[in-house]
Amino acid sequence: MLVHWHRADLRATDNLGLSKATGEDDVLPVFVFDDEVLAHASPNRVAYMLDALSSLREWYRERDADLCLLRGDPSAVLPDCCAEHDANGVFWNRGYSGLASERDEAVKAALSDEGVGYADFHDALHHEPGSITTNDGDPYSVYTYFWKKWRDREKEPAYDAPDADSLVGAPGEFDDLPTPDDLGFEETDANVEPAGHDAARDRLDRFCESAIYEYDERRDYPWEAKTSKLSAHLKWGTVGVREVYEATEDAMADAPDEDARESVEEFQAQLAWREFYTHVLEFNPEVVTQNYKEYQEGIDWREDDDELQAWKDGETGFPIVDAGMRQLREEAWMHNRVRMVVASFLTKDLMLDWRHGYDHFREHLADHDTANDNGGWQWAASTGTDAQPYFRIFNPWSQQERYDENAEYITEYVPELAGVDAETIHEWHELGVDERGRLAPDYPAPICDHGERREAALAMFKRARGEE
Ligand SMILES: Cc1cc2nc3c(=O)[nH]c(=O)nc-3n(C[C@H](O)[C@H](O)[C@H](O)COP(=O)(O)OP(=O)(O)OC[C@H]3O[C@@H](n4cnc5c(N)ncnc54)[C@H](O)[C@@H]3O)c2cc1C
Repeated sequence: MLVHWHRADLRATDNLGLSKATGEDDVLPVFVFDDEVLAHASPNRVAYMLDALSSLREWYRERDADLCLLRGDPSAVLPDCCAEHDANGVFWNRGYSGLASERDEAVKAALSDEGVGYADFHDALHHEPGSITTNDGDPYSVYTYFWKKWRDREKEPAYDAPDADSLVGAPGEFDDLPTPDDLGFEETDANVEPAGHDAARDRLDRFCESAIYEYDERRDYPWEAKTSKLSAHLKWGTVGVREVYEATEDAMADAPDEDARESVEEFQAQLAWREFYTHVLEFNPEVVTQNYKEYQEGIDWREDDDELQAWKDGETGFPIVDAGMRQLREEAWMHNRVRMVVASFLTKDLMLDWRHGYDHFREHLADHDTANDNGGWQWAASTGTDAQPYFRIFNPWSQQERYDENAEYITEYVPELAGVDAETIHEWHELGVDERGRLAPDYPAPICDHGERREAALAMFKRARGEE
């Protein structure tokens, strides 16, 4: 018998490691609550993970098997599990963070010591880090070139879910799933999206029916919600990348015209961003805490706890920023356009270090992924690969007018402004104190002046570049 060790691949369909294992022998699926990994988690992500585990376990139980749930250091509990169930090998899919690699090495050594075999597979991306390089064999630091090679490279087809008769089961330490409290976490207050493969497949199918054909044109408008919302599914592996890509290729084949085909390709290009940032992290693990792009004199970020707190609480008086930050707290997710706006606001208007923003996102996003989150933050802060140039600073007022013209997104998350017309919301910074107080007494005045801060941010970056 073999063990398949589920990690960030909480699904049975299109799972390479699981398919390889069931192709060789009977398989006991296992998940390990690893305290060292949990130390980096948050209530929202634990809630999402438990929901995904519940769905996966149900899938196995419907097939007279079971997901064996264990707790502890995988390099200790996996060899014990193999001894108990007479398994002679452990299969898993690779992770690409530093923590995952260190843990995998320890597990391999422990299994070898006990004479248990192992095999790990490349499953989470279409193209493994290091497989797409410049013609000189170096990793890409510019996305466009990476994307062209990624797009043209052949993709593997999706793997079917294994047959029930190749699966066995044991409940392990948990007949019932542990609660967040059992794992040392509070219950989340956020309305976290349903996890699990059925939920992912449902989202994917609905997205590929029509929204994918308008993706290129509509994906930037947060009030429309025209993006796929697959990010947490891709992060936790409740859907496989091959399965997603195949659905987009089917949509491509059914596309009514050239515009629709271009739109499908634009969506595929976002899937490639995810892989690009994973490649960047793999070859530059230091970016988790350091700027990718060095500035000669270093960036002299401001320190301001009150402004940082106002940003976290969605109380800055900049409606689009506050709407985004409140969406994050309420739903453990935020629309991409608004992520860019709030990240630019933190780093260029408040001039606070991107690491404060990254930490806050890591705490709240159900889809938090080290590579993507870091890539997004360093892009906004003008410190990353292929980043926003330092002199291109989003104006939050024109961003909200352009992408939320009727203030529908803003008023959904900032109810204090519900009775105020959109035009006035877009001029909030130009109104007098009395008028703001009359229109929305509980909503704050802007905490800073965008024009002044823009000049100050440009000066901060010029000093960092040694130009002033
Ligand atoms: C400051 C900042 C932080 C971010 N943090 C994360 C994060 O922790 N986890 C995360 O998955 N994405 C992150 N992103 C990227 C992007 O905002 C989300 O992937 C997207 O909003 C998720 O919604 P969706 O699934 O509807 O996206 P869609 O537009 O439907 O895109 C499909 C998929 O492509 C991938 N993708 C899309 N855009 C990007 C991108 N810019 N970079 C990398 N992958 C992308 C995601 O897996 C996404 O699910 C961040 C962006 C910024 C600006």
